[in-house]
Amino acid sequence: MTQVPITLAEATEKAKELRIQLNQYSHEYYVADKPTVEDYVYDRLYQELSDIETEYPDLITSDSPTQRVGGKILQGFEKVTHEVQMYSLNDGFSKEDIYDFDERVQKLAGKQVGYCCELKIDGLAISLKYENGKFVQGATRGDGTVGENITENLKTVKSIPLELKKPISVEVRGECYMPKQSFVNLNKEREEAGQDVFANPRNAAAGSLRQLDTSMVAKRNLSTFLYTVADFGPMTAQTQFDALNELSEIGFRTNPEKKLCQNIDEVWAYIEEYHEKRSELPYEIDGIVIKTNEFTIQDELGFTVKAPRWAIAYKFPPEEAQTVVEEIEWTI
Ligand SMILES: NC(=O)c1cc2c(=O)c3cc(F)ccc3oc2nc1N
Repeated sequence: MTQVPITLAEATEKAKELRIQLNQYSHEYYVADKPTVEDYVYDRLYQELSDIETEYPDLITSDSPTQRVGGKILQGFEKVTHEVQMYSLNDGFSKEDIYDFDERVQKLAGKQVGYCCELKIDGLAISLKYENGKFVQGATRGDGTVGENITENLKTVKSIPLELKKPISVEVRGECYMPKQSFVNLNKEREEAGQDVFANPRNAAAGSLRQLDTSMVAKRNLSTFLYTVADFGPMTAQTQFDALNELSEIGFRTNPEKKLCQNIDEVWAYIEEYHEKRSELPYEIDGIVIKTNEFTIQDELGFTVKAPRWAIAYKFPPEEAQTVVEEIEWTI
C-alpha cells in the first residue's frame, strides 16, 4: 500500500494528476502504438490511484483507468436503435468487379473520382456515442437498424477512449477485433483448460463482446480501428481520408495503412500490395474497402436499401487449405 495523502483535498488533486498521466500513457500504448514508459512505471502509478480510490471511493470518475478492468455481471444486452442506419458493404470478388464499380461511380458522378482505400478489418462492427467528450454508449451493428448495447463491455477495450481530447458530441463507427497473437494465446489457454477453441479471431472477438462478465472481456485484449463518422457534431472533414485523420486527432485508433488513390488502377495496385502483405499484419483482414473520397460524391450517390453506392468491399479469395493447416501446426 503506497502512502495515501491524508486530506481529501490532497487526494482529490493527486487522483486527478494520476488519472491524466495514466490516461496519457494508456493512449500512447493502446491507441498510438508508441509507448513512452515501461509497464512498471504505469503499474506503480496505477496502484497509487487505485489506493486513493479505495480510500476515497467518491473520487472514482467514469474516465478513471481503474474502470477498465470491468467486474460487472450483466443480465443481458438491451436493444439499441441506430438513429443513423449501420449499412453493410456490397462485395466484389474480382478485378472486373472493381473496375465495373468504378465505371458505375463515374457514370453516376459524371466525372473521374478519387478513392480512399482501407484495409478491411475482420472483426465486429461497432458504433460509439460520445456526449460532451464522454463515452456514453457502444453498440453492435445488429441488423443495421437495431443492435445490442455493449457499452459496459466496450469500456474495458483499452483503445476506446472513455473521454475524447475535445468535449464534443459525436457518433463514430469502426471495427472491434482480436489481434492474431491474442487469438493464438487465447486458444492455447482454452485448449489447456479443455474448452472449445475459437475458429478465427473474428469469432473470438464476437464471443468476447457477448460475455456477460465484463472482467472476462477486459482480459481478451481486444482492439479497434475506427473508420466512419455517423454524427459529425463539430467535426469538419469533407473527405473520408481527412475524416480518418480527424478521428485520430480526437483520440480514436485508426488504421495507418489507408491510401488516397486518384484512379481505379491505383486502387487495384493497393489491393495487390496488401494481398501480398496480409500475412505479415498483426490482425486479420479479409479484403480492402474502397470509398469515394469526397463526401459530396457520397451524398450524391447515396445508398440502396442495403448498402452505399459509393463503396465496395473487395474480398480476398479464401486462402488455400494447406496454408491454414501450416498455421495451425505452427500454433500447436
Ligand atoms: N471492416 C472494415 O475495416 C470496414 C468496414 C466498413 C463498413 O462496413 C462500412 C459500411 C458502410 F455502410 C459504409 C462505410 C463502411 O466503411 C467500412 N470501412 C472499413 N474499413
